[in-house]
Amino acid sequence: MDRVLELKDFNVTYKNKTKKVYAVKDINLTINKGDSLGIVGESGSGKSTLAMAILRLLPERNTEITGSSNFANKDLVQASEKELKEIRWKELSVVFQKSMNALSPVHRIGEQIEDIYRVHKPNARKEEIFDRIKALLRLVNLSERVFKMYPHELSGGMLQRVAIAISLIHDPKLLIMDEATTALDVVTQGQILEEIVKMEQTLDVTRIMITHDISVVATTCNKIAVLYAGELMEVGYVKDILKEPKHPYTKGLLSSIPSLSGEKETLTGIKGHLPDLSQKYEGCIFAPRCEHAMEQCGKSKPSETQLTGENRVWCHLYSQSDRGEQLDISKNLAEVNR
Ligand SMILES: Nc1ncnc2c1ncn2[C@@H]1O[C@H](COP(=O)(O)OP(=O)(O)OP(=O)(O)O)[C@@H](O)[C@H]1O
Repeated sequence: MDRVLELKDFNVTYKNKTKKVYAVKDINLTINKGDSLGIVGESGSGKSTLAMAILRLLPERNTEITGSSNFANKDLVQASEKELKEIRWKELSVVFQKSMNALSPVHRIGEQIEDIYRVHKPNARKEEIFDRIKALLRLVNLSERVFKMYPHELSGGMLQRVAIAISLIHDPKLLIMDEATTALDVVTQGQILEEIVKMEQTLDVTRIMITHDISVVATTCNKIAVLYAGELMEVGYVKDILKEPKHPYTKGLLSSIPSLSGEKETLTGIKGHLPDLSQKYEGCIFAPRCEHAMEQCGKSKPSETQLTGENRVWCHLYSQSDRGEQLDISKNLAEVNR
């Protein structure tokens, strides 16, 4: 399987005057060609930090990134600014929630897209650029007329489509969407998501989708990574994890959203708050909020447990004790599935 991105022991720490914030910790994650990976977790769990750190868009002055992030035969953590410039847009591109605001209000949409095209292809002919832009606008379901329009003449949904079209201009290998459709109304969001999925079938794009909305992951992703307080809790196929989540945190997240089938059920949610990320913790980071926490959960970090296929979970309920004691896993599982 072709690996597009491989994160190894990836950590991101914010360093302020008075303290450090350990926002992303020990992430080991592989994204294969053609994957669409949804990264979910409650607010403050480190989703955007992870995306920004992969893209190396965090200010170096007050952030520290360790580990490696291999993309296109390069470790992005070590890459120079020049190397990063060559990769951004062309091989690795991003759409943020507010990407549409980056468009200049005084230039026509077409001129702006043309300028971005020329960053990597300075000698491109006018017709080549026009053909490319037309194809991209079609892809995100916008009329060619948009080419001649100014940003203020378009709705928010149309502008965000332009931002998505721009992100695809050089056929990137990897597209990161950070809450890219969150601010749009439900109908527009649904349309854009549908177009993205269709577009991926046409182009060879691998996608990371950062969202707090699990229904977006359910409809547009094949894999899911559940992040809590900067740490991975569970990773695997959407079809398995949404049907049968393993980690108590994933179960809690899923029970916080209404059922799509419309059946009545009590929304339980997860009691408590995210921990203070300026502290380091010995045990499982989720233990203080976990209904199933056992003695060792407060003492040691769970190591990765490989479940079926590519599904993995970080939870003592599924692992053997780090001290070598064999836990009675079947008892634990019966308890967590109760
Ligand atoms: N510049 C910064 N300095 C210090 N701490 C920061 C900084 N930016 C973010 N954080 C902290 O890092 C943690 C992760 O934040 P991040 O924005 O990545 O979470 P998120 O999951 O994307 O949240 P949301 O869904 O609300 O966007 C939070 O505890 C946040 O307070």
